[in-house]
Amino acid sequence: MEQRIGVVGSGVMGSGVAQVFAQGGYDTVVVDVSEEQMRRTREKIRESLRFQKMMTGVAPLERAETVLDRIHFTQEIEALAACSFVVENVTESWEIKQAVYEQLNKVCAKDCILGVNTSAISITRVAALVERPERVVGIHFMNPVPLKPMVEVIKGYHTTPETLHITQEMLGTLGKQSVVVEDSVGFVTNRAMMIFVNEAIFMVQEQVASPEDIDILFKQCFGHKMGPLQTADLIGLDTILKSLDVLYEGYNDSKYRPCPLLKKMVDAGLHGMKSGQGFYSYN
Ligand SMILES: NC(=O)c1ccc[n+]([C@@H]2O[C@H](COP(=O)([O-])OP(=O)(O)OC[C@H]3O[C@@H](n4cnc5c(N)ncnc54)[C@H](O)[C@@H]3O)[C@@H](O)[C@H]2O)c1
Repeated sequence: MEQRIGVVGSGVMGSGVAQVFAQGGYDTVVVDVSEEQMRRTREKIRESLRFQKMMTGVAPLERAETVLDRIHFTQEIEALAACSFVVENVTESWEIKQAVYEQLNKVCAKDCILGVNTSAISITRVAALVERPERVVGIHFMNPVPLKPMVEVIKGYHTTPETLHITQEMLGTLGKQSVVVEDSVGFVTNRAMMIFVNEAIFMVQEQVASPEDIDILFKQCFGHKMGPLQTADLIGLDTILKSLDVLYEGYNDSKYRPCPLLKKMVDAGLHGMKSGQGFYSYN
């Protein structure tokens, strides 16, 4: 397969996105501002491939080194010039995404599809930053990317049927199914999910129940694989807070106001699994 894929941002999501593209046989260019983060991502992908059989029951078709050899890590965004498809996974902040799309607009080929991986930010607003808004589409991968078969694809105001078609075909080659939804802050999944995660954090703050007890109730009563506080730690508490801010601003609705305990934990550097400490410890 000759198509070259770009992955911008190599944090929680970018590492999974790079892995599935490389496993899909694509030559993959990963761009991040942090050299240290890219080093961690390389190791994370190696670990993820090592545990794939245990997690899914299916062994990887190729050795980890073969998959990793398809991924080129760089801090130079110009390396995306030869890519036909780019998935952006940078921090959930309008200012950061805005600066990245201004660069992508200059660097990427005119027919390159730009996939926005965001928890809540409007795809239409992002698309307005580039000259070809019809080539911009929301690709809301689920976490952890290698294990989740479903992707929420978001149609921005300008997104054409052709862009949607190419995107869904591309996801299909990665073994992912997708559902297309209209552009609306938080889309379908996070518009609802962020509310129950935030409400669970309020319950911890009010000492209604411990994180363990809240999570076990969700798992045993509703059949959820993970409780809301485990989910918050997996996503990253900083990303939850930023997403709630985007929803709060987007709908001007107090039901999205972030819990003070969440703000305090983020200020204290407790960002969940990625920092080693959130509602649970990961040492
Ligand atoms: N964490 C989740 O479960 C989840 C799920 C779906 C979607 N998302 C969305 O995906 C995006 C990424 O989230 P994440 O959890 O991976 O965040 P993260 O904080 O783990 O990673 C963000 C990465 O972006 C990099 N970055 C920042 N500025 C950059 C720039 N200018 N150029 C290149 N790289 C830059 C950072 O160095 C970091 O490695 C966010 O928009 C988030 O809302 C997250």
